[in-house]
Amino acid sequence: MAASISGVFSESLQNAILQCKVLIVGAGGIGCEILKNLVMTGFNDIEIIDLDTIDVSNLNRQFLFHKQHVGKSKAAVAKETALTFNPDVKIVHYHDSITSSDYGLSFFKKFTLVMNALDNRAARNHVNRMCLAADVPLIESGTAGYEGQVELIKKGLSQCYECTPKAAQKTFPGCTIRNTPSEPIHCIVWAKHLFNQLFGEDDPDQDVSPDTADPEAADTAAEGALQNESNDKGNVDRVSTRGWAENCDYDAEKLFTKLFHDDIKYLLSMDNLWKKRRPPTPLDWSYLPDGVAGCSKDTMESGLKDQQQWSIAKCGSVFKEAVANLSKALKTCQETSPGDHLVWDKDDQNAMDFVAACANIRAHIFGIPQKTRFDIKSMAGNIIPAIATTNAIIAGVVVLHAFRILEHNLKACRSVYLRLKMNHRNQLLVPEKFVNPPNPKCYVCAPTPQAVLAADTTKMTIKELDETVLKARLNMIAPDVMIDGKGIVVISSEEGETEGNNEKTLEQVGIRDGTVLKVDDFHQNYSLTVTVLQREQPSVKDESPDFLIVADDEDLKPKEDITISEKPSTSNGKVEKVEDDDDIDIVETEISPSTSEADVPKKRKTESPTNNTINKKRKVETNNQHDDDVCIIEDDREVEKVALSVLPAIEEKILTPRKYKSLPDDDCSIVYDGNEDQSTASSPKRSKQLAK
Ligand SMILES: Nc1ncnc2c1ncn2[C@@H]1O[C@H](COP(=O)(O)OP(=O)(O)OP(=O)(O)O)[C@@H](O)[C@H]1O
Ligand SMILES: [Zn+2]
Repeated sequence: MAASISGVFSESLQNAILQCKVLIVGAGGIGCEILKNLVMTGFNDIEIIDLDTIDVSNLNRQFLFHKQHVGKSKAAVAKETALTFNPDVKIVHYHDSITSSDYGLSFFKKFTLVMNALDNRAARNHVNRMCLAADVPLIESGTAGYEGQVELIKKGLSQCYECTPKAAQKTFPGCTIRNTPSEPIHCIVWAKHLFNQLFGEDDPDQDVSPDTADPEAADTAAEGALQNESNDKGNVDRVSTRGWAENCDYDAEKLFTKLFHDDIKYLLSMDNLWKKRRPPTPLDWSYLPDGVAGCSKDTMESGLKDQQQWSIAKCGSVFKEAVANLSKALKTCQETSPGDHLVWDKDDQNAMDFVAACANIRAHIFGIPQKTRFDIKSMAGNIIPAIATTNAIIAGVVVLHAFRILEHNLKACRSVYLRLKMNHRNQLLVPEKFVNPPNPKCYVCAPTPQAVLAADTTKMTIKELDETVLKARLNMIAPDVMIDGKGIVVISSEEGETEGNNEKTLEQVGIRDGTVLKVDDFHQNYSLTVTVLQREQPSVKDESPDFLIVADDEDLKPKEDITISEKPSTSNGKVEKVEDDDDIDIVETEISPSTSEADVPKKRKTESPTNNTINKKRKVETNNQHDDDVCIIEDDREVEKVALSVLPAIEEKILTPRKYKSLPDDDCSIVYDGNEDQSTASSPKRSKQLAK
């Protein structure tokens, strides 16, 4: 096959293609296309890894897979089909997660280059860190609908995947979900929480009952009556929703009456909430309306079944049937393993019916437009359609980047964005002006990565530090934490060593204001110095985050107005600096490649790590953490925040004057130290330090 590219590629590129060894991470939409491209252009030493098996829904675009392959390993079948195009290629496949400790530094060092074709942030973060540690070029790619992007990640030369903060998960205040929904999505989130309360994993942060701690409801007339029943978290301490449902044997009418009548009446008694809002209308199970506001019977029943508008009466019958089926399924699964629960899945008919019916009933109660089951599925499942053509275009650009890398022309590997519409230069594929230099304050690829944690050391427990800060916020997999200067290990990634600390507060183990922590994740060959700052925990009624990750205490003070250019939305959490943009220019900073080489012995773990989910206290997540192919920053302020942290080199004189407003509090945010000298980018290698 390589012969067929003679005359197209230079001889040196042909040789480089023949000699290189490539890793493809992910054999989904983009991965299949990349594999086909590589095999067809003469690459003959390829490894591919994917943890998943083939699903029917993959077949429309993952063309290496066919009906008979459903249920089989994606990596194995991708290899098998690709070999039919060119049987001489050496392809090794792994049916496994790339985050497994089996794929350590020496595994990554084998490759000339790595290509990511993933669909989630956790895996991308991990491969990013591994490729930085192994100093192997990584081509990162992603698509979302008609949009896509490709970027090179090369240590010392370009930004890494974590150089810029990613768009925050869209969250809604708990009281909006529980008390005052105003959009369909609020009702959908509430319905998904209700599913978990009744059939799924019980999560106190997903309470669906009226929130009496809602600051807006304060001084309400009915307060006395309500507060007698409520605890300090605003949850009404009656029987739990699950317990109540079990007691009434999941009787649909009783459940409906509690959720859509009694609880609504309860909400109505919180007068303050309805002074400026339309009050909700409790529903009576025996008199459910059989029309939909603004819809004739014909419109309700036209179109595909999934796209029909349900009346509230129909929602009631769907609710009844779904509750019966789900409670039966729950009983069955608990018979085999007591304490087990159901997991919400958009593709499970009963689970989806339940959420669609409940969301629409609640929407009706609050005067919010109803949605079809189809729309609710797409919102609840956070579905962005995957488009085969987008994947194919992006995979093509990935392989073009690979050619540039093999030609040692890395500076030509500028990030490329595939756009929905042509720009004024008739470009659909828009390249950046140059390879984005690394952010010298990046907490991952800076020579000595540093961060400051502002938290209440008297309240935050070691377990929270481990799970919420280090794993969920800083994307570590198996961190070890040592108090610098004292040599005390407070968190060990080895089982059985520091579990006794879990429930202790930071203060109780000797972490106070000013304490410096040395954090190492040997699994990722990653070290970080974290300085702790005491910050009082916000009160329950305060919406601000429990902790912040910042660079220094200056960052905790309110920001002054800063002039910043107005920029369009971005991909992958970055400010887009594209060629067609004439009102902004970037001053390229020459950053010498770091000499750092992570050569510390790796501590091996026996089990694949799992991803931990952030335990948000007051906010409710709507986005699926896993869908993270292209991050579009929708909020202008978020763009400004990114711009502030990543564009230190923008010359002030060329910026369009604009006021910089103070940012809303995120649950946690990374702010880089504005005082840190950029020259640190070329300072000596970051030191790896054993935490014990
Ligand atoms: N940690 C991981 N290790 C290896 N492969 C992974 C890992 N995480 C995700 N993947 C794989 O990356 C691929 C991404 O492909 P794609 O975005 O097309 O998703 P998909 O799961 O095939 O499609 P959809 O999400 O639409 O059903 C998937 O095949 C997925 O299994
Ligand atoms: Zn970085």
